[in-house]
Amino acid sequence: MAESTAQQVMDIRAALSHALGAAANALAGAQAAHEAAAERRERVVAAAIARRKKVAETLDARLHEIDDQHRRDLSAFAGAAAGAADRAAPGAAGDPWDDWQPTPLDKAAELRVGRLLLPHPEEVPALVPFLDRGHIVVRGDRRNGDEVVAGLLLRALGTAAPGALTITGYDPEHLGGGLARFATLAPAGVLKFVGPGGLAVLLNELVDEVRRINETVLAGEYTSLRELAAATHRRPEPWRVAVLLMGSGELGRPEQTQLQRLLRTGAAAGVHLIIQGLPVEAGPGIEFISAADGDRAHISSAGALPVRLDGGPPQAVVAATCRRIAEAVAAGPAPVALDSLLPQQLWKESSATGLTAPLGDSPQGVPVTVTLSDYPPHALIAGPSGTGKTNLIYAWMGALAARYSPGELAFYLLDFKEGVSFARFAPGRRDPSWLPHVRLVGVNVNTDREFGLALLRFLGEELRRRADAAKRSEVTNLAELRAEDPDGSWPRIVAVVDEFQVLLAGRDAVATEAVDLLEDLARRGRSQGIHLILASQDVSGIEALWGRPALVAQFSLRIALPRARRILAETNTAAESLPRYHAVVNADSGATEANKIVRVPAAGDRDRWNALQHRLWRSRPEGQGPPRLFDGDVRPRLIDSPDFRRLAPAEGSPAPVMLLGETIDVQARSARTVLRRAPGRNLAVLGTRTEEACAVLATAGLSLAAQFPPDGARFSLLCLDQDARPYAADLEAELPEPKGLFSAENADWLLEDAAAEATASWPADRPHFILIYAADALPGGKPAADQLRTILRQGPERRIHVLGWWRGAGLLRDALGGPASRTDPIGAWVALDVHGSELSPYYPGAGAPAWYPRPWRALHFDRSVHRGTEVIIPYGHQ
Ligand SMILES: Nc1ncnc2c1ncn2[C@@H]1O[C@H](COP(=O)(O)OP(=O)(O)OP(=O)(O)O)[C@@H](O)[C@H]1O
Repeated sequence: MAESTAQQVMDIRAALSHALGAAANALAGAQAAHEAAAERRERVVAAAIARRKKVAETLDARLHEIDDQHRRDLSAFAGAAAGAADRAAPGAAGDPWDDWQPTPLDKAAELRVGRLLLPHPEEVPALVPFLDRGHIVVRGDRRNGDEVVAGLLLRALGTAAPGALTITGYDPEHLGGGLARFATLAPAGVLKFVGPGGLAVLLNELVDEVRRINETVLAGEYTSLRELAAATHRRPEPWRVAVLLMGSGELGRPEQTQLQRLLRTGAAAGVHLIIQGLPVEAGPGIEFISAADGDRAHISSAGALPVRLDGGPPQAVVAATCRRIAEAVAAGPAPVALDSLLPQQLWKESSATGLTAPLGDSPQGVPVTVTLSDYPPHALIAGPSGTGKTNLIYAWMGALAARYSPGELAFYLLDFKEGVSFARFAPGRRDPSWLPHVRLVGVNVNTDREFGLALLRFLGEELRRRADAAKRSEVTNLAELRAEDPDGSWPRIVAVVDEFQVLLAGRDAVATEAVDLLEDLARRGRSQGIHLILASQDVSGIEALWGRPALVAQFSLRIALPRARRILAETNTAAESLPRYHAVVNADSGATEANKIVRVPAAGDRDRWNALQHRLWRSRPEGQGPPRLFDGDVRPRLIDSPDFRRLAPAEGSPAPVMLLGETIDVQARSARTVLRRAPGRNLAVLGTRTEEACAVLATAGLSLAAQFPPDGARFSLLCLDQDARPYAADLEAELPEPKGLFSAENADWLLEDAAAEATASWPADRPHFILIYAADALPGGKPAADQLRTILRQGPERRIHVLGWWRGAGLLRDALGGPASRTDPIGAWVALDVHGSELSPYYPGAGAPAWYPRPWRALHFDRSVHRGTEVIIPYGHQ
């Protein structure tokens, strides 16, 4: 048992030890597993941490990337928006106030009111469309709103040319106070205020304007002024901005209706509203600005983006701009160029039925043409001095001359004003060109009214020539005559007489004859293509005209410049309110319904005119010579006289022709007296003016000498006046032999010889011309006087002619034998400063010639050929 017990104990011990060993093994295994698990866990945790870090880093990097992209996009977007805004609102439309000035633009721009508040530093302006686009409604508090309105108005004014935008203000609450800073514009008519009760009238007026513009300006051709301006590059109507600053209250129903019409249709016609304080429903073309301080303002076109509004414009900038605009408007529009009147191609028109040319543009931008034809045949132009009458004539002439060739149109021009305005059409010292259509230019003729008469007589003769030709061809007017005689030269004639009242002034013979001639020309010229254009500063004072209603009625084309009186019908006051450089053209004798307003281009500018004249001159037909220029201020020269140049020694012994001076005539012509072998063929020059008397004698002597071969005539000069001596000596030097210069000392030789010759019985072998200077100072008492009388009476039949200068009409009478003596030894005379009444003894028939002496003019009469006297101009320096 013991053994077994021990055995048992041993067994148990062995079992226990075995179990212990197994347990220890199990523990060790478990511990190892634990450690492995812990290690694994650590690895997993580390990996997780590393991964999270990586993810966070990746996220960060991506976020950065997105941020950067976002920033870049935003910057590009803001930059583009700012660039677009600059383009949409250039210059005065968008510049900040501290650097602002007016910059008129070619087309309407959007206007800056502030800046958009973007989460980006780039500044993007907040713009609102206005001119040519729509209307603006300003909401919010009045103070901020006023600044917005002022800013908008100044920008709109600054982007338009002066006068191209007008403002009407309605501000019943503050009686215009809201617009007071623009008040300087009011006197120039750029700003108008409407009183508290005037809203309905204002809205009606604006609606009427829109209707008128639609009907007459857009006229179905364009849908808006913007479109018209883009197509034609002209803007015939201003923008009309109405600012309605309402305090409170509602509009009445009719006003509401008109307002809605304007909101719908105004912008196309350039009528735009800025409304403050009036509820307006949203609609197309209406921009709403919610005015508020800081970042709380909005504009409807920017959606929910907040806007920071600019402050109002500085008062100094407003004042300076308004002053500039007012001055520019008061000074009138910039001139239109003459080129606008010229056709594409020169000289393409036929004048067979009339002459049509534009004079300028109407306020609607349409060319206004005028026609001279059978009806209306003649034109009257009136305008006070400086209103552009001469300029209008130039413009008209330029437009005509470019359309009709010199074969179709001829001008005769006469200017009674002091000055040389028409001289530019003739060759001058600096410019050798001339206007090829011009056949005659008369300048400085204000004291030579006879020149006006001469022109009218000339035209009268041309009228007769045309009427005769028409009769021969059995036709009645120019168009038919031209058809019958296609190779003939039948240009339409346009005679322009500026300041024509000078010709008709007074009640003298010149005026009477001029009116008679005018009446005939006006009545019959219409069908023969002779047209008269008479211009005057003031036609109302021309008695001669208004006393002849039949004459005036022929001038059915009337052109009135600003403030012209009486030229239109009595109730037609259109000329009173004309702006500068505009004219009323009326082809129906001034009846109001026929008024057409025209803005006349500047044609006075010499350079512009010359460009046209040179073009026409270079194209002139071969052989088309320069016009005759008559300048009353210039002394003609004998060597320029065609009559003098034609003189030459003749075969046989025809009666010599004595030239005396230039006649006042359409053609350059010399006054002449023929020294036939007949009683009375002597010349007396009468008056005290030494230089002029000597000039007449010199002309007589030189012209006579030109007709004889050497030794063909004898010239004796007897000078009895100290002052005349140099003139006599000069003439003597130029005369051919045989000749002699005598003085008081040897006068008796000459007189004795000549008296003997005059009474001799043998035939005279050659003429003897005795020129006596101051014949009234003849020495030698009665015997000498008798000898002179003998020569005067009997000389001419024996070819001895006295050309004597007496210093008074009475002194000549004494030389002839006293008051009772006959005056017929003096068959021709030239009177200088001698009054008409003193000339009656030498003037056959009743009465005395009408003669009021004037410097360097003389009156010529030759009883053998003249019915009346003629005014002549002594030739100046030979
Ligand atoms: N349409 C125009 N555009 C620009 N300037 C003009 C125009 N018409 C006239 N002028 C200018 O006005 C001034 C006066 O014009 P113009 O000489 O034609 O007037 P007028 O009525 O003939 O005056 P006057 O009888 O005193 O000569 C000139 O300097 C001329 O250049």
